[in-house]
Amino acid sequence: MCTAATYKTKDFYFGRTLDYEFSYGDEITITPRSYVFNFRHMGTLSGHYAIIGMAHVAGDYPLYYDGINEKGLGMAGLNFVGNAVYNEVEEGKENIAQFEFIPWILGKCATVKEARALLANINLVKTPFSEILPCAQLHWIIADKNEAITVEAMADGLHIWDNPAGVLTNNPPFNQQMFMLNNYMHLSAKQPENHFSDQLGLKAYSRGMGALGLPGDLSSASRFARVAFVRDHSVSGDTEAESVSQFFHILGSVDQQRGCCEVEPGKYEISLYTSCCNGDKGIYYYTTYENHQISAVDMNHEDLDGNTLVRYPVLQGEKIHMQN
Ligand SMILES: C[C@H](CCC(=O)NCCS(=O)(=O)O)[C@H]1CC[C@H]2[C@@H]3CC[C@@H]4C[C@H](O)CC[C@]4(C)[C@H]3C[C@H](O)[C@]12C
Repeated sequence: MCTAATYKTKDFYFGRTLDYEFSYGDEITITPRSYVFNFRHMGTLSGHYAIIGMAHVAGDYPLYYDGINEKGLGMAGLNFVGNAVYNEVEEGKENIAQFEFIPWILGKCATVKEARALLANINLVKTPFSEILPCAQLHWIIADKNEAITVEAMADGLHIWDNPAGVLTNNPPFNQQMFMLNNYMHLSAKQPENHFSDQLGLKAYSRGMGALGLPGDLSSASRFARVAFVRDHSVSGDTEAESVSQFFHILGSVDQQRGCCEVEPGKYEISLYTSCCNGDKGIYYYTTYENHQISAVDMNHEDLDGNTLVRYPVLQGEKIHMQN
C-alpha cells in the first residue's frame, strides 16, 4: 500500500508513503536537464526540466517512484494491482512505457494543464524495463500548486480524473474512492451534537468525537478517507519548518507499523519511507521506517545543467538526541 498527498501553505508540497515488505534499493536521484533519456518508442530527450525524486537506478536509468521537477510539478506512482492494463504499441500515438511515464511528464511539463495536453495523445504501453524488472501495475497522481489529477490505464481505456481531494492510495479505481467519501460527509473536527434522540441524554464525553467513524485500519479505501480528512482539516503556519512538519503529520496518519499487515507468513508491509517535496524550492525531504529524523536533498545545490545523474543514498538509522 502507499498513500500520496498534496498540501499548500505558502509553498506547494507533494509527497507519499512507500509501503512494501522490501526495498528495491532506492536513492534520492536528481536528473539534470542535459541527461539524455532514450525512450523505447519515442527517441531521445535531452534538454528537459530537471527532476528530483526517489528512484531505483538501473544501468544509469532513473526508475522514479515519485518526484517533482524544477517547475514544481509533482508525480507519484502507486500500486494499482489487478486494474492497471497497458497497451501494445500503436502507430500515430505517443507510446510511453509504464516505467518512462514519470520522466516523460516531469521532463516536459511545467503544470498539470500542460500534462493534460500531453496526456491527450499518450499510449501507455507494456514494454518492460528488463526481464528482472517487469511492468509494475501502477496508477499515478500528477499535481501542481493549483490542481491534481489521477491517471489510470485500465481495460476500458485511459482515465484522467480530476483529483480535488489531493490524495491517492491503491485499489479500487479512483472514482470509486471518491464516491466512498460520501459515507463520511458527517465527520467533523468539531464536537458532535446529539441528533440521535432528544429522549436520551447523549453527550460528547471525549474530545475528537466529531470524527468518530473515520476508519483506522490500513486498507486502501480506509487510508484514502483518513488522509483526505486529515489533509483537509490540516492547519499549519507558513514557514518551511512548520509546513514540512505538518506534511509529515498528514502522512503519519496512514503510517504502517511492522506487524499490522502480514502479506505472507512472517512478512509484513511497512512504511519504508515517507517523502515531502517542496515544489517551489526543489527540496526533497524524507524519513524512513528506521530514521525519523527528516533528511533532505536540495536540487538547487546541484548543477542542473549537467548530463549525469546525481544520487544520494537513503540515510538509515535512528538518531536519538540524548539530553543528558
Ligand atoms: C512496490 C511499489 C508500490 C508499493 C505499493 O503500492 N504497495 C502496496 C501493495 S497493495 O497494492 O496495496 O497490495 C512500487 C511503486 C513504484 C514502483 C517502481 C516504479 C519504477 C520501476 C518500474 C518497473 O516496471 C519495475 C521496477 C520499478 C523500480 C517499480 C518497483 C515497484 O513496483 C515500485 C517501487
